[in-house]
Amino acid sequence: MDRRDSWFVKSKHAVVLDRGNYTSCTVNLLGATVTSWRINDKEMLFLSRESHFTGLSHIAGGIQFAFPILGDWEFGPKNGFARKTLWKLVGGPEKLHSGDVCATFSLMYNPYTLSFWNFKFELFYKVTLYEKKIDFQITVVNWDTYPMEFVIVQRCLWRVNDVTKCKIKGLKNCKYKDFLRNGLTFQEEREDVMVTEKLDRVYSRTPNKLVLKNTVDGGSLNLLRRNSRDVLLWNPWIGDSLKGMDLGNSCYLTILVSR
Ligand SMILES: O=P(O)(O)OC[C@H]1O[C@H](O)[C@H](O)[C@@H](O)[C@@H]1O
Repeated sequence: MDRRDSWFVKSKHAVVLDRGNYTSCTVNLLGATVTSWRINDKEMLFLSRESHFTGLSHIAGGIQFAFPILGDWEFGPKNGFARKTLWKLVGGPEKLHSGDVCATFSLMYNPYTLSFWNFKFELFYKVTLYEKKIDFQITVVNWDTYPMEFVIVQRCLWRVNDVTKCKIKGLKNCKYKDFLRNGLTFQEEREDVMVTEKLDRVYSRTPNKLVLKNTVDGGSLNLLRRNSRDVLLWNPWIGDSLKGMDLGNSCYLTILVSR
């Protein structure tokens, strides 16, 4: 465990799900950000060295939410307020008979969120840690009597050794909106999508299973989704990442759960 990780684990807002055998997951109440997921002591997530828990900004890296908006927002913070707000632990961490561990977090509307977005919402986030997998269940409740329009994105910043060796399988023939090309729509022709430049695009109607090859230990990650068809693929690339996210060699694969 390096210095950064231990700092996040010690934070008074950190909730640790420990499955034993050096398999654990740490969720920081700031944004319910998953700052670490370790399988047999191997870290799977990318966390920026620039990331400090000051309570003033979001945690850069890990698994975080963009809610109720993705990207720039004229009424509030970029990518929304959910990652900048303290969530509550409402269940667990609890060890199940199987040895797996789960915990549930929630974020309810409050004066801060209402100052940007006039909706009475509640988010529930159940995290279950298994021996070699992690499961996330996201529920959005609308306590208002009128419809609520929002986007919720679970942004998963995976740690990889060399992003140029990563391959993402499962996107062939999917249409994507490319934010770096005036938001125009294109069709993916490749069997394996590689990350060789700055990327910021949303693929739509993707299959329920994608495979990310060549992650941190050279292995693969199966990314399985339910009720979510869109995927954001984002990588700031070397120039920009040095400014903010400190590493070019990271892959940012984000799951967009659309309303
Ligand atoms: O650096 P952040 O505030 O985390 O935002 C990083 C990125 O978030 C999303 O993925 C957007 O699609 C990008 O346009 C944006 O650059």
